Amino acid sequence: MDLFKIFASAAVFYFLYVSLRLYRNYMRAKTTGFKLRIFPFEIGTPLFTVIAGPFLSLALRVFPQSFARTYDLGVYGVEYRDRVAKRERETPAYLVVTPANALELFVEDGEIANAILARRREFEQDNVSRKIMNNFGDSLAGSVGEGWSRQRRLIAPMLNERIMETVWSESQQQTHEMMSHFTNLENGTTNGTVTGLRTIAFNILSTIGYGMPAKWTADVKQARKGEKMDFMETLLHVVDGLILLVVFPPWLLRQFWMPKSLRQIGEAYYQFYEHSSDMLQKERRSLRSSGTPRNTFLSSLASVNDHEEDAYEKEGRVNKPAFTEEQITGNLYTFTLAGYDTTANTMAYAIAMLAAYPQWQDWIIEEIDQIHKEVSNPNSYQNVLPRLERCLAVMFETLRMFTPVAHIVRECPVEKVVTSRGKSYRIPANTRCTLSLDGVGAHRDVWGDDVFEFRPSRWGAKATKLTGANSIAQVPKLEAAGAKEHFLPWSSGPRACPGMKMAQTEFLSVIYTIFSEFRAEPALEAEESLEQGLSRIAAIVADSQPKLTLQMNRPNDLKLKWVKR
Ligand code: HEM
Repeated sequence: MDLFKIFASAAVFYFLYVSLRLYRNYMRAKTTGFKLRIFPFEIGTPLFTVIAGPFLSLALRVFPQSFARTYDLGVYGVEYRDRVAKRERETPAYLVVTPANALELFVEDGEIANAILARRREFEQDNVSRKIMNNFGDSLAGSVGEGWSRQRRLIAPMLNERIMETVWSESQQQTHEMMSHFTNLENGTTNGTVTGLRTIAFNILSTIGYGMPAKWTADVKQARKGEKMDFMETLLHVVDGLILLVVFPPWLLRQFWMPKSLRQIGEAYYQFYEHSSDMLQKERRSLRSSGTPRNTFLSSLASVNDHEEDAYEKEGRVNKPAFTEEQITGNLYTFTLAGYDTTANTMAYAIAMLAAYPQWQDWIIEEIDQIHKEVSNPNSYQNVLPRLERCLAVMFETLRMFTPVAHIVRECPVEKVVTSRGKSYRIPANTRCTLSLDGVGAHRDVWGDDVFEFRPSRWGAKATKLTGANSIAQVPKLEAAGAKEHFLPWSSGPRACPGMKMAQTEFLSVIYTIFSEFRAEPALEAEESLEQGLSRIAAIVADSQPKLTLQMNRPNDLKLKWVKR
């Protein structure tokens, strides 16, 4: 048989194989009630993104629209591309039939997303996310089942009201240091605002997590470059190199012939273990001698006992420590991973949008000035934070438009039924459900015709109160009815983000501190008008892309002039 015949037979065989699988999956999907899309390749995988990603813009031009849209859907980061294209959201969800074993359900509808998120046991976190989160050991963010319930019960209280005063005051301190650096630069002009905010977010985690406060520096990475990596430096490298560490074994990354940046990540991986083990031993020694835990995440993890390990209690023995060393390391890592980019980028997007649309600076400055007039101690967490209603509305509007975690994935191993707008839908067994946290915030019928515009006042300011310890801040009243369930940047249900209040406190402290004294303006280029400068900033913000979280592609082009008010 010549080569051509071999190839032709292989192609026919493959075609038949794919057709049969598509047919079988189509039969599974056709009575579900969802809109269907058929696609001849498995989508949404890292492999698809790597192979199909570079041809995306070509595919969007040459393929028929519905095929091109499904292709687009399979390449990582579709949410933000959709937003830039201002595309209509599809309700409630659509099911993609491919030759793969699992069906792919893409949910952009709040009602279905909430229904899935509420049923944690039936829709568990997917395997890939678990692998990423458990890179350094079993952790809250990467566990499922009873293991998750136990970790959640013990860990969520560690991020409650007890730490908020420190988050508030440390964020204020860091912001003062950052602003004094910016305003000492020529004309108060800097392209380092995004990096500066990253330093703040990292340093807050350093204080709250490990009790290691650090001075603000223009670039958190530069400042920590020493001969030998310290703990926080290893942490920075492993958090930034997260995907590489999942794809390549760390021993490979640290080989001498690897590029320096990869070597550093590989090296940091091993040193992170050593440092975290050392720190834990120290913490345990200090706990034994003082008897009282410090107000840090590490100390809480090291000292917490599991009172439900009843065998210990009944036998009158000392309570069993709740976490193994591996679990403590795993949780220290995910605590930083989950709280760093998310909060830093939310602050960066908010400030960029305030600079691009200065009318919203006027709006929050009015609120801030009022607080300064009325509150006797304008630095007090207790007195100031609950009054920052407009500033919180800015945060919510930023999260609605620049949702850091664009989607999360849940697996449905056994057939389930969900409802939306009074209609039932069947989710077949073995379906991967991709819940677009970004998409639910972008429905015209919920948010109105200006859904793609930055308008913080849509969050009716009066209702924006933080309530109770770590409870979901009441979602501010919306002009559009029923919008509460269409705002899920922190997810919802039992697995909703336990760091939400910490992120809000940090964000509000930073914004309040900055705009109490300064305004942000575009640093104009030669012959550029103010209008052009404002549009340039808006364009820099629009040039964004989800990496692990949503990020600006050109953060250093965001040149701002900080002006004393
Ligand atoms: C604006 C900032 C933040 C956003 C938008 C955000 C968003 C999210 C989202 C979407 C999830 C996934 C929930 C799910 O799978 O259903 C999550 C989980 C988590 N977040 Fe956040 N987060 C933020 C800040 C923080 C902070 C500051 C911390 C703590 C330092 C934190 C700690 C966690 C943890 C530990 C989990 C895992 C919870 C679990 O699996 O039970 N987050 N976050």
